[in-house]
Amino acid sequence: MPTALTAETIATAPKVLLHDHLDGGLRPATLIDLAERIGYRELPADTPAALARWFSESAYSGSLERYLETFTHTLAVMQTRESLIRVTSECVQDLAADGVVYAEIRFAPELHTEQGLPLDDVVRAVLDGVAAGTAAAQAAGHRIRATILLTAMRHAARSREIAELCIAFRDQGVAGFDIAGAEAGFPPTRHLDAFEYLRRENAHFTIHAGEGFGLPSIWEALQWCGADRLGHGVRIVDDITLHPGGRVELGRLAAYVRDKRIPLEMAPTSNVQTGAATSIAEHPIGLLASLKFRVTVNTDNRLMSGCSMTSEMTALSEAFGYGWDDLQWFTVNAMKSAFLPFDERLALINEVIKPGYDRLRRG
Ligand SMILES: O=c1[nH]cnc2c1ncn2[C@@H]1O[C@H](CO)[C@@H](O)[C@H]1O
Ligand SMILES: [Zn+2]
Repeated sequence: MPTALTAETIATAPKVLLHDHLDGGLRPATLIDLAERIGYRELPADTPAALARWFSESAYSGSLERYLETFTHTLAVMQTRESLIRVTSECVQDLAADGVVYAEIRFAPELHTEQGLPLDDVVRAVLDGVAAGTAAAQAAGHRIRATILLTAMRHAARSREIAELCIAFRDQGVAGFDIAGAEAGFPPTRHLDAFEYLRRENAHFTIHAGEGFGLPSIWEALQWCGADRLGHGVRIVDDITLHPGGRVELGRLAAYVRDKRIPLEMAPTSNVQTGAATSIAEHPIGLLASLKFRVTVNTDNRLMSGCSMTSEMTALSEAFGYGWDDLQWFTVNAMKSAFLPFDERLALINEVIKPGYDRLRRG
């Protein structure tokens, strides 16, 4: 008999996380501790439980812009080398304890320079935090591989500089590039120079698109900028027509996304909070998975969404009746889409992911 799917058993399944923001995943207790140390007095609550509640309630805003306002508090305490190392190390340990075997953790270096830390020192601190967290996880009996993605903010004008930082650190654990922030009014083509540079350097990048804005943003990200993956991409459903009688018709962009196996980094709870989806049960992930788009499951911001990979997968299995085969499919989709060399992806699929789900299917 296969093992029953519960939050406890899903926690033991190997999981892959491609889209997790470092400044969206702090432990509430760490946020309080770091704020006390630096004398930051603006935190909206002073106990970990109350603070966790404040974040998930405030992030439940129906608007990406308001959702993003909550990051002021986490960024305030992430301005020194020590705090960046601690937050990153705890992030890696928390993911490992949740059964994540491979993670790409993203952050925007330009948001961590308020106290004069140079951009490359920000990156070095986070890489040191990854190493410390991986070692601590290993000591606790969890094997995890983690890389980082550097994000440029789409309203700002530092994307070329951040892209160059990616290339400078590409052999030290930086796997790729991303742009994030408010989407409406800030099309990805504003950063074309950065994307063209990365393409010439044979580098990988993903673009937040189709979350706070619709199809034009997805189209630009793919056809002008050449994104390898889409952050969320939820609004691709606007290009899919469901006809009475069950026939499904893909528009040209949706067909392109499916035919080219463009990975969609979806984060169900975050998408509901920002209004990109109406509920988990009605989340486009159900339709897109049934149509065999290259869908992946992600956390986006564990603090703001009060979630983990386990809770997201548990919610999806409850909403859509997913079993181990489906959770393995999401996980293999993510591993295939990782910005990691092909041989390493294959090894994780064959040596870690498939045996893990086989064990759960056998019971
Ligand atoms: O879902 C999202 N959509 C767009 N931008 C985001 C999302 N989550 C976080 N950030 C933005 O990315 C920055 C670097 O991590 C965060 O500070 C936040 O402004
Ligand atoms: Zn995101």
